[in-house]
Amino acid sequence: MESKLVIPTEGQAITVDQNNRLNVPNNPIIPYIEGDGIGVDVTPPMIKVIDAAVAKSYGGERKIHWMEVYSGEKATQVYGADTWLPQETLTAVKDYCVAIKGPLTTPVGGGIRSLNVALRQELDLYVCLRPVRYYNGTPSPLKNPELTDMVIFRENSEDIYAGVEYQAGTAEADKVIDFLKNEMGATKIRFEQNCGVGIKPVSKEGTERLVRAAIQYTIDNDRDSLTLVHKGNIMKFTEGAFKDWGYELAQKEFGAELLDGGPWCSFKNPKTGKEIIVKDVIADAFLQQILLRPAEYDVIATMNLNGDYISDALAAQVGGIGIAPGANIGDGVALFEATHGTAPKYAGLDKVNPGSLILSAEMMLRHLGWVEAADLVVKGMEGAIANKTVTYDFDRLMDDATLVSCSGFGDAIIDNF
Ligand SMILES: NC(=O)C1=CN([C@@H]2O[C@H](COP(=O)(O)OP(=O)(O)OC[C@H]3O[C@@H](n4cnc5c(N)ncnc54)[C@H](OP(=O)(O)O)[C@@H]3O)[C@@H](O)[C@H]2O)C=CC1
Ligand SMILES: O=C(O)CCC(=O)C(=O)O
Ligand SMILES: [Mg+2]
Repeated sequence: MESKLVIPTEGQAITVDQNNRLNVPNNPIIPYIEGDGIGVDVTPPMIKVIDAAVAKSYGGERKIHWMEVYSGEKATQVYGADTWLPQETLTAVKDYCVAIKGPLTTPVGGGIRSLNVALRQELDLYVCLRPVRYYNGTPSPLKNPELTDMVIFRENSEDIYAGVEYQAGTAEADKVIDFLKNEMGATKIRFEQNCGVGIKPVSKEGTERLVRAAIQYTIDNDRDSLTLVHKGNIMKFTEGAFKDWGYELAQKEFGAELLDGGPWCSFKNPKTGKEIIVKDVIADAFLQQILLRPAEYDVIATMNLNGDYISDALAAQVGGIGIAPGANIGDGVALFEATHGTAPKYAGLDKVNPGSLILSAEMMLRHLGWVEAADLVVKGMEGAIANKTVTYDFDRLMDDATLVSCSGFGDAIIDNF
C-alpha cells in the first residue's frame, strides 16, 4: 500500500541504544494521532502549547517536527473503510520511539475491540503510567485534595484485556464450559446454558516487568512506598499471584527484607538511603482508603482492569479526567495519551479541557529530557488554574471563574509561562 505519511524533511528520528536509552536530536520527529471525537479539539492546543514551551525554553535551538499518523475514524478516511489501525502507524510509532495520541473510539464491528488496547498490545507497551497530583485551585470533592499524590503503574498487556472472551450461547462458549466442567472439574458455573466466558491471563513475567518498572520509578523519583493493589483474596491465582510475585521481586531484585514477618517489606533507596516500603492492599479497601487516607499511598502497581478503574477514580479526586495525563511505555517505545475518551457529545465544539493531553505531552517532554520545557508547561497550567481561567468542567464547580474554550485554555497556559 502506498504510504500516506508525510515525513518532515528537517527533522530527525529519535533512536534508542541497546540499553533502551534515548538519543534525542534537537529536531526530533514526533508522530501524533489526532484522535476521534474531541481529539480534533484537544490535539491542536496541545501542539501549540508544547511548541511555545520548547521555543521559550531553548530559543530556537530545539524544535519538535510533528508528523501526523492515523488511527480511528481518520484512518478510515485516509486509507479506506475498515482500516482503523494501519500497519504504517504501528511501524512509525516503533521507528520514531516516542509518539502521542488523542482518544480513539472503539469501532463498531471490524473485529477490533479497542484501538487503544490494540496499540498497547501490538507495540508491547506494558506500562500504563498515570501520575495523579493536585494543582492548587482545582475544584475537588475532597477537603484536602493536595494529599492525593500518587503515580499509577497499570499493567497494560494482559489480564482480561487480552480479549479471550466467548459470547453466551455460541458453540465456543459451550465448548469452553464443557471443557471446564468435564475435564477441569468445575462445578460452580451457574446457568451454563446462556453464559459468556472470559479468561484472565496474569503471568509471572508480565507482573515482574511491571513491578520492576514501578520500583525503579520509586527509587529514581525518591518516593516513599510502592503498593500492590489486587483482589487476591478472591482471584488467588491471578490477582493473588500478582501480589506474591511482586513481593518476591522486591526481595529478589531490590534486596527488600520482610517487616514484622511480612508480607510487607522494605529496602533502602540505593540513591538516597531513604527507606522504601513495599506493601499491598485489596482493591475495594484501596478505593475507600484513597478517599479517606490518600496520603498513605504513593506509587501504585496494579493489573490492567484495576488500573483503569483506579486511574479515573483518582483523577476525580484532583479535578477530573479533563486534566489526567498518561503514557504507555515499553522497552524503547513510548506512546503518550490522555486518560479520557472521545467524549463524542462535545466533539468539535472547542469546549472540553485539553489539560489531559497537554500534561501527557508534558510527560513526553520529561521523557525526552527536555525538563525546562516540561517545567514551563506545569507552570503555565498552575498559573491558568490559579487565575481561574478554566474550561466548562472546572467552571461549573468554581465560583467567580472565567470560562474559556478548549483552545482558550491552551492560550491561557501559554500566557502563564
Ligand atoms: N484512551 C482512550 O482513547 C479512551 C477511549 N475511550 C473511548 O471513548 C469513547 C467514549 O467513552 P466514555 O465512557 O464516554 O468516556 P469519555 O472519557 O470519553 O467521557 C466521559 C465524560 O468525561 C468527561 N470528559 C472526558 N474528557 C474530558 C475533557 N477533555 N474535558 C472535560 N471533561 C471530559 C465528560 O464529562 P461530562 O459529561 O460530565 O462533561 C465526558 O462526558 C468510547 O468509545 C470509549 O471506548 C474511553 C476511555 C479512554
Ligand atoms: O480503549 C478504550 O475504549 C478504553 C481505554 C480506557 O478506558 C483507558 O485507557 O483508560
Ligand atoms: Mg479508562
